[in-house]
Amino acid sequence: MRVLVALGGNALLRRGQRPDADLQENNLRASVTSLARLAERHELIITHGNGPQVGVLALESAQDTNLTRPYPLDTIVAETQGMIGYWLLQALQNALPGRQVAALVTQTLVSAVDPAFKNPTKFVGEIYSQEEAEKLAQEYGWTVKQDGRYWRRVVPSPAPRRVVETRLIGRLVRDGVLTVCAGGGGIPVIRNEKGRLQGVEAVIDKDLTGSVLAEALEADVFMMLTDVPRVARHFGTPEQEDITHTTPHQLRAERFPAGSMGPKVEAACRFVETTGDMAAIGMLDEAERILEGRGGTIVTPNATWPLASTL
Ligand SMILES: Nc1ncnc2c1ncn2[C@@H]1O[C@H](COP(=O)(O)OP(=O)(O)O)[C@@H](O)[C@H]1O
Ligand SMILES: NC(=O)OP(=O)(O)O
Repeated sequence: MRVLVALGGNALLRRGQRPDADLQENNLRASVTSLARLAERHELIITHGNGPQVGVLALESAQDTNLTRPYPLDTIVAETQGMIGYWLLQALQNALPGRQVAALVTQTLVSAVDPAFKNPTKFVGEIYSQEEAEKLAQEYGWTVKQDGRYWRRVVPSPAPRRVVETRLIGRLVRDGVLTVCAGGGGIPVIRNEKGRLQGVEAVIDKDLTGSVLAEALEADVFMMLTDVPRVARHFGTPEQEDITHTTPHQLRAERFPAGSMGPKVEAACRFVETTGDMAAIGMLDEAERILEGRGGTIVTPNATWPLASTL
């Protein structure tokens, strides 16, 4: 089977951890164990988040007095693809000796007139108190918003249309290369009036890009791995109820928070609605169980749809 996995931020940084390189590398080493087992039996494409890391590097650049102006966000997304791609590459190569692994820097096309450019919603970087966040916003021209109990920087997050390097990725996958790509949703680019690719300041949602890429690569399964075992109804309340198997129709009748489970549910629904194949959301270390339909929240076109593992 061909499986596209979108790796959640928790694989790199647990909540509250400082974004030190050695800590993230250690976390990843543990996280790739389950991915390596999947890669032994399936064609695997891996994408990953970059929200915390993109914010850290953007702040670093904003504070660099040698620069005339801070690095733009598209360049910083590229930096995170290199950094996280390198960590994943090495961890996967060590877990799968002899296997060809590639980590690609890739771009994702968005619309230059996407309304998201006027309404930043994507949380990046570290968490702050309201006072700290407002001070930083004034100093660096950021937009900041409340994220639960804390405050964070927000940046525009336009909808992904296509991963520019889709054909190349497909070729690598067909050649048996375990491919890491579209990290952080991909480097956001538009086609300008001359038809040329040009970077834009944004951070794309990695789950939405994962869905677009999984469809384009004709993946059998699109799996989003995070730090909760299942999507839940009435999340965080005494009435919380895990969803094991559902359909886009049922999911679209519920509401999920914009900054976290909302984009995952939307990405799952789009993939299933467009392809008629299976999407899933669940825990990183349960990847194999999820693929067998024994873990996570499985999303299929209807309730009696055969699970991917039985196809
Ligand atoms: N209805 C829900 N069911 C499960 N988790 C939810 C729900 N609503 C919000 N969440 C939160 O979504 C988080 C996963 O989203 P996010 O932090 O964006 O994931 P990642 O960074 O791993 O991609 C979970 O840790 C959980 O706290
Ligand atoms: N780009 C992106 O969606 O990153 P996170 O998943 O880390 O927020």
